[in-house]
Amino acid sequence: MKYNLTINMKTGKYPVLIESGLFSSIGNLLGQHFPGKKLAVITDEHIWKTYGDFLGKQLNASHCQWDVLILPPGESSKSFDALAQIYKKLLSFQITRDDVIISLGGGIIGDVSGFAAATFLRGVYFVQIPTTLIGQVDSSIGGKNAINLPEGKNMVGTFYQPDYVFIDPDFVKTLSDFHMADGMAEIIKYACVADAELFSDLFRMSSYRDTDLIESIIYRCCLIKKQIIEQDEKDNGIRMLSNFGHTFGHAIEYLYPDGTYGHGQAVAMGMQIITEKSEAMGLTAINTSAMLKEILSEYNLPSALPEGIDKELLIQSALRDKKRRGNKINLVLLEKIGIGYIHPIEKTEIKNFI
Ligand SMILES: O=C(O)C(=O)C[C@@H](O)[C@H](O)[C@H](O)COP(=O)(O)O
Ligand SMILES: [Zn+2]
Repeated sequence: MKYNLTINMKTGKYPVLIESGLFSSIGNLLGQHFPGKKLAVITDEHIWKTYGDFLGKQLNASHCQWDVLILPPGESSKSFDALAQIYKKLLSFQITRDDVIISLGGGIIGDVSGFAAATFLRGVYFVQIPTTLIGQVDSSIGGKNAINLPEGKNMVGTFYQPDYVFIDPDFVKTLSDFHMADGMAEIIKYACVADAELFSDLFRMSSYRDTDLIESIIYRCCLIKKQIIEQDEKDNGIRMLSNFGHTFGHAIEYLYPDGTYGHGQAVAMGMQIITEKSEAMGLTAINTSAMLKEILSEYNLPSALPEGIDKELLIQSALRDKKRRGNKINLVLLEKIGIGYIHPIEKTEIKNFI
């Protein structure tokens, strides 16, 4: 199946192409869309090891000049150091505003490359080729980019929309179960806040390794995200819904920097703990947290906080959430499965939600 979407932002529009096998003609696609431009590819060591030779041939076929920067895998690449390496590479390759940065990788590579594309020369063309499920269903669309600070996740970034998003679901065939679950958490998130039917379908799905099925799920998530971000690019209203589970999720990731929990695993815990509390407070329909817990366990995702976690540190870290405004923090809660809403609280009340 082939799905085409157009994301219509106030600042311009861009296509999202979803098609199994798309990557096998990426050279032609890039050559067609960016004739004569320089292509600066940013990727990580794992991706390059698997796809480097193939991509090199494709880029040669694009008849564009190209170069590549290969970063280490993992969160350490969402840093000032990695950014400095990227700028250095872009300078040595003499990238101008007419040229293109291509992100080939998961959310981490997408985030740091997007930040570089937004800031180098105050903005160059940007293409996302997400290779992970989490990148394909969520982070490659919408223009959020970021690097981490020692004090917290995603603390510095911009909103900078890509010019193209090329999604090839075949990439996910080779993902480990851990990375598959990582992406499933964001799919469950979209189902929880916006699509009860998707939530039921996830229950019925027998294998998320079924390529046709995963393709249509990727499309459905991209469609939900399109509808959200077109109304609220800068995350001041409805877009906050796509941050369900992230207030505590980011905090958990921050407290376990060794990568014990991937982003999705941390978001899964974040969704569950906040829903249990909101249900107990009468802010969420009865039985919602049980349904959520069941689906998380179905996809091998954790739902309880890590044993022995320091709750005081967790709260401090959660208060750095970007949904905080002054002394208020906007929590994302579920009215019921399929309907999320924003619930502002005083920052002192956050302890009641863990
Ligand atoms: O695109 C969005 O909006 C999201 O919130 C998607 C999130 O799943 C994603 O993890 C995002 O990068 C988190 O953003 P942040 O604003 O909490 O840093
Ligand atoms: Zn996320």
